Amino acid sequence: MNIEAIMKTAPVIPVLVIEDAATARPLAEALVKGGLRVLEVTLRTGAALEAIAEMKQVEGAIVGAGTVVNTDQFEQVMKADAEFIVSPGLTDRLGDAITRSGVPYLPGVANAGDIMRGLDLGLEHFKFFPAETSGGLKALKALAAPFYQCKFCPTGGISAATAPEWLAFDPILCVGGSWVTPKGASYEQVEALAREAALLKG
Ligand SMILES: O=C(O)C(=O)C[C@H](O)[C@H](O)COP(=O)(O)O
Repeated sequence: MNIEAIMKTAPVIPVLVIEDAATARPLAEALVKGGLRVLEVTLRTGAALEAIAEMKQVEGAIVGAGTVVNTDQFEQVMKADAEFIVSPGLTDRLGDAITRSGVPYLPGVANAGDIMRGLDLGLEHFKFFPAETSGGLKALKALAAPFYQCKFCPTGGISAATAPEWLAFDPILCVGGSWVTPKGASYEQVEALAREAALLKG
């Protein structure tokens, strides 16, 4: 699957912070059951690599690694068989390593220079991060005009209430967010939130 196909799988990519790997599989099952198959596991916890491996056991799940900020982390998530990589930003060094590997990659951009660095690497699909505080939809609309060939997944500060506005803008293929897995939510609640998110349209 290439990054565009992954982005088009569902309107929302849940951004997951997994503290306990034992919760990874039932959480992934709830999200997939609700209709969200693309899952971004952030490398912000010690359990993240094990969580990726656990979630990959769930049928239908497409499991990627998020918060990958250097090549050491990239090597680690490749060993865990992550199916795609997300970064909050983009460096030439990391971008070069990931694009040479051929793994689907969604690096973060927040301005024209970031996007141009991505284009230099042959990339046209970007996470717009942090979306709300980087000027929101208005800023992305302005950026997307000169970079008409690019597609985006805004992430950061987006909610069920604001997602439809973002999704209505054509270059946006999906949005990312943590609202589908609020702290303390039961798997049933997560499944219900995922079901709602999976039906979002622009
Ligand atoms: O860890 C990363 O690399 C990130 O991507 C950060 C996340 O995208 C945001 O923390 C999610 O944003 P919220 O939906 O506002 O919680």
